[in-house]
Amino acid sequence: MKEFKTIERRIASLNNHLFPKSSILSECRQISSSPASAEDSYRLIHGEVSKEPAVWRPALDESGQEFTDIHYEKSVGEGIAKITINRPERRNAFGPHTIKELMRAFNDARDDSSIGAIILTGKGTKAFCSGGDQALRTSDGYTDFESFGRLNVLDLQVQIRRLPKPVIAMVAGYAVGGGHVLHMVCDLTIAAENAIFGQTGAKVGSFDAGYGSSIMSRLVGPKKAKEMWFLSRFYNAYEAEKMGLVNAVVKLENLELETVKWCREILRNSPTAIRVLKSALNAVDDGHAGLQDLGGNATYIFYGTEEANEGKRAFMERRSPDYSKFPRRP
Ligand SMILES: CC(C)(COP(=O)(O)OP(=O)(O)OC[C@H]1O[C@@H](n2cnc3c(N)ncnc32)[C@H](O)[C@@H]1OP(=O)(O)O)[C@@H](O)C(=O)NCCC(=O)NCCSC(=O)CCC(=O)c1ccccc1C(=O)O
Repeated sequence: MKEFKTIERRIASLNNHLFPKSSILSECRQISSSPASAEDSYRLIHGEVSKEPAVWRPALDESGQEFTDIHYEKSVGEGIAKITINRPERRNAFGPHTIKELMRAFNDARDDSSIGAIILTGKGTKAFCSGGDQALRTSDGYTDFESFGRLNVLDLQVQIRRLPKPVIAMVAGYAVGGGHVLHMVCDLTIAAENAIFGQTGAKVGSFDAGYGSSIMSRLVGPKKAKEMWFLSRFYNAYEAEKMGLVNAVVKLENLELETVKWCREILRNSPTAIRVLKSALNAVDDGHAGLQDLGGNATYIFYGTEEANEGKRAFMERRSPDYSKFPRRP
């Protein structure tokens, strides 16, 4: 039976090679964004991930209360969290309170070991996020419920960057200003065809000289990054894709389905491999902090070994550790 399956697979593969099903493949790309053949052995064994919509249930804050500036949801029966900026009347601009809520939700998603992928998005189809709420801007940052200003979006950027799970920006409409920076710090971006990207800082008297500059320069190259910041132009989804700002562009009506599908593909892969890869892919750019994160992952994995455990046990048993049985590998 197994041999028959192998022969069948080989014939299918040969057939594919001789008569490429270009139209089927391009259709497949539309739905799955997967550039590889739909009939490789991995797919034959594991099949496609479900294309059914996710079922969401509301998730509350740590004291059981609902958030106000955001919606926080988790998918039923699978490990996806969805965090939605809920200020559509302001094109999902954020204030300090919005950022505080986002950070609490991201913290929860990080700590929940059933969650393996996190979607960040904006309510409605007009905007992912339009950056800092200019009505709340003061001489020392952004002020809403406190008497002093904050630039706490910078803490959120660091949190997303260091979070050991993939964060996927799901962008419909405008991702501009600080909202554009937010999608850039996410690990992946899936854009709807109506998405519009750009920096507005030079127009409104603001700039992000941190991740907003350095990550952008990495993504699109220094010339294009300077163009984006100096001219404050807007770019459509396909231009953004061409520039390397986004991973895929899909029809607006398929945006969530496609994003969930990417999450599902991630979720069936090794969480530790993904955790270390995220850290590794950021390490060089993040300097000492990147190295510390990657190093922390090595320690985290090492703690699970017999060798590390021997050190701890010896200490607890007040004896010298015996490392002689552990190989000094080439
Ligand atoms: C996003 C637009 C292009 C959308 O245009 P349009 O569809 O025509 O809608 P509007 O009629 O303009 O807007 C509808 C409604 O929303 C209000 N609104 C939109 N954006 C904001 C905003 N950012 N702040 C406050 N309010 C906003 C708008 O006033 C309307 O309200 P009404 O009451 O109905 O009139 C367009 O709206 C637009 O260009 N928006 C502004 C984009 C922008 O310049 N954003 C700020 C950039 S600066 C920034 O984000 C700093 C962030 C930050 O904290 C930071 C600090 C330090 C370092 C780094 C950062 C960082 O960048 O992260």
